[in-house]
Amino acid sequence: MHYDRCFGCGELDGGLHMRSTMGEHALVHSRFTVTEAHQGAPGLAHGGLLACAFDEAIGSTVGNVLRRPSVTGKLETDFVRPVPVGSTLFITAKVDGVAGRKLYASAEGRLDTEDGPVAVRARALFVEVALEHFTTHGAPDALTKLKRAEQINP
Ligand SMILES: CCCCCCCCCCCCCCCC(=O)SCCNC(=O)CCNC(=O)[C@H](O)C(C)(C)COP(=O)(O)OP(=O)(O)OC[C@H]1O[C@@H](n2cnc3c(N)ncnc32)[C@H](O)[C@@H]1OP(=O)(O)O
Repeated sequence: MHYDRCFGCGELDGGLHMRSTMGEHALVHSRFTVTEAHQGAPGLAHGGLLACAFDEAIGSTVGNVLRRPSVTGKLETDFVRPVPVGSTLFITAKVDGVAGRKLYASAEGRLDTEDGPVAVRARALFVEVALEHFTTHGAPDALTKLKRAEQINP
């Protein structure tokens, strides 16, 4: 968790409640369980929330592997299979490359097991920013709040 009020990884009702763990070869593994709060069509996950799950999973990968503060500049998703309510996406993400401030990463999500069928793929460009990005454009005490989350979940 990088912030307890983050829609992706925080504790908010209806949020995605995602957690990420570092695996071998700098792969980062995340899970997203689809609940009734995440529906688009009846019984099926909303594509925008799936994109959010990948933003979180890839952002966590870029942040934890590279340890450089960054924000999503571009996120592209391929929705390959429907994702039903009650299913869990097993997401594996990796950093693909770095070009100056541009940080490239990608992920794929498999249905219900680590070797299940691929349901969603995503690629993203994160752009490295100064820490002032968060205090200037967001909350003045943003860094304190982010640091608090790091202490809960070092
Ligand atoms: C520290 C330790 C961490 C510890 C561990 C923490 C874990 C932490 C987990 C976080 C997990 C959260 C996951 C959710 C993350 C969000 O949701 S972030 C929120 C959504 N994103 C935003 O709000 C970003 C809004 N956009 C902006 O602020 C600005 O447009 C940006 C992205 C900072 C870029 O602006 P800028 O700084 O003026 O830079 P700029 O010169 O425009 O662009 C730099 C380069 O990127 C390229 N670029 C920028 N945007 C694009 C684009 N859309 N397409 C293509 N190229 C682009 C430019 O062309 C340029 O390329 P070069 O000319 O250098 O070749």
